[in-house]
Amino acid sequence: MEKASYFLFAGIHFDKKKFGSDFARFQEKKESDDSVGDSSLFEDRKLESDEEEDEKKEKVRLKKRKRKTMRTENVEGFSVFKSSKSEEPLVKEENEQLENEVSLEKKKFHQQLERDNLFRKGHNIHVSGKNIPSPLGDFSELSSSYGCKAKLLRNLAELGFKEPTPIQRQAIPVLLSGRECFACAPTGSGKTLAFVCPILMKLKRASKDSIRAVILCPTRELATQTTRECKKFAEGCKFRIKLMSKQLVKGADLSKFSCDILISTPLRLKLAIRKKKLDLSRVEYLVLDESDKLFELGLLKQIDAVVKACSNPSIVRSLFSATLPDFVEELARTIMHDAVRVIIGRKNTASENVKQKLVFAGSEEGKLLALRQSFAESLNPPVLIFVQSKERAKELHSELVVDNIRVDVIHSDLSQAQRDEAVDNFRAGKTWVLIATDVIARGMDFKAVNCVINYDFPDSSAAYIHRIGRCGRAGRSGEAITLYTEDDVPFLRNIANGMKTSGSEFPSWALGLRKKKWKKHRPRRESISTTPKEKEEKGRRRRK
Ligand SMILES: Nc1ncnc2c1ncn2[C@@H]1O[C@H](COP(=O)(O)OP(=O)(O)OP(=O)(O)O)[C@@H](O)[C@H]1O
Repeated sequence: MEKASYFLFAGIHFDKKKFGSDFARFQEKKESDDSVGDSSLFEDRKLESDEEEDEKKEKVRLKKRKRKTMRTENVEGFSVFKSSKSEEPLVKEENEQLENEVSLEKKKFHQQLERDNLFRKGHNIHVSGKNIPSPLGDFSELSSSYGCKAKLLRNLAELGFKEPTPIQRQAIPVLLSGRECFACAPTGSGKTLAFVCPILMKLKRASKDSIRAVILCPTRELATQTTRECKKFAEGCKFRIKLMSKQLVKGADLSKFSCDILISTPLRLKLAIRKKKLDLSRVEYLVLDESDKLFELGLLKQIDAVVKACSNPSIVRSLFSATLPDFVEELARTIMHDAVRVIIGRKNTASENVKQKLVFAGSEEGKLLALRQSFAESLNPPVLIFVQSKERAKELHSELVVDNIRVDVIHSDLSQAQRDEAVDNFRAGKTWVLIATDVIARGMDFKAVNCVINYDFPDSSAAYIHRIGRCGRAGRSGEAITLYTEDDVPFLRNIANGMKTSGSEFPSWALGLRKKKWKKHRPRRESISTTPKEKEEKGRRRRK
């Protein structure tokens, strides 16, 4: 953790003298930030309203004092002739009127707070932070309260978005108010629109001056998907929305490159900054999608480079994910100012739309048998199967391809074009079963996936939540089956716990297992291949 925050601040030198006023402001923020994490919304609001109340009382006091002074000043020399009796009731009346106004305002404020809290409760929205904007009742408020262009609203309607999802209800007004935000909401609950919509609204119109917004995604597939979604939301608005592609990075000097929204993986963007002088100093919005993945050790240096390059002091940063571990929250607090925390439902739990099942398969042979049997009984495509490595993905693919199933495979050994083709075919329904490594476990939106099979047990509880979240999206229902062997038993407890909290039937005995710290669980497994030759070859290579 220490190390992580160090990375994110490396190279930043703060001239306290030069930026004295900013520094003072930051210190104030820091003090108030401390209260943010612990206090509930109610307490925060109460504090605010108390402060406001004090302020109002002070105003009344000042007015009274001013009036008194004025009276004494004016009266000099004349006071003896003036009747203080006629003045007093008038002043008293004025004071009472003023106090009434203040208490009415206070009452209205508290009523609005109560309404917001009730509304949030009804939508399972939990917030913390100061002065949090009211959640959206419906999309039309984007235009009545925030001046959203009719075209954007029409695009949402055309996409069939009738009502905002809970994360959209709260995160959109937070970002529209210029506040930084870290948000955790279940898989498939519309986080993409929650961060794209405020950007499109705040940027107002297309510009050719600079790069104005950056969205970082952990994989190429997700970056491509997000670019496509952004373009759909912005249809007809002339915004220049670009994906940082390989060709772009290979190109010449990028110092003059500009667009309204740039979507990229961290590595590509870091290369573009370092080698091609891409200028991010005027970026106004930075989104870290799947933020917990981006903050993993392998990507942290790249994220650090991007965060540093986005040096605009008024930048608004936001973090989104379906899983938000404590270390990411801590890290977020060190880089964000006055951020609002938005959690939908319970943090780090799987989508309630997915019916989860755990199946003991005994051995690797048992797994293949169970899979074949279930496909023979009923195959309800599209089905996604996750395995733990690209080798195992290839092995399982060569087993199923002979079973007369329309099956394809995606892993990091394939070229980008092959990977894109695999995703497109699966989306188009040409492929019924897609075997995958975790390369598409996060963020990918395959709308109609009915079933996710964890052929190999996931390597962490976050991986489990994201994998099974490829089904049960946008309110649809889905099913997730996780096969396990003896090797996986020590890790069952976490999953059973998750099943319990998200309302699925779970093996209660698994809750009694000893707590096990879940570091990347990728046991060495027997080969999937049933072809003796391949199996032997594999065994020989392993022994070497
Ligand atoms: N307000 C809405 N009404 C109906 N459908 C919506 C709405 N918002 C988003 N969707 C749809 O819901 C699906 C899931 O959205 P999205 O991919 O943004 O989810 P997500 O929360 O980012 O999921 P993940 O955590 O897996 O990345 C998409 O198909 C999207 O088009």
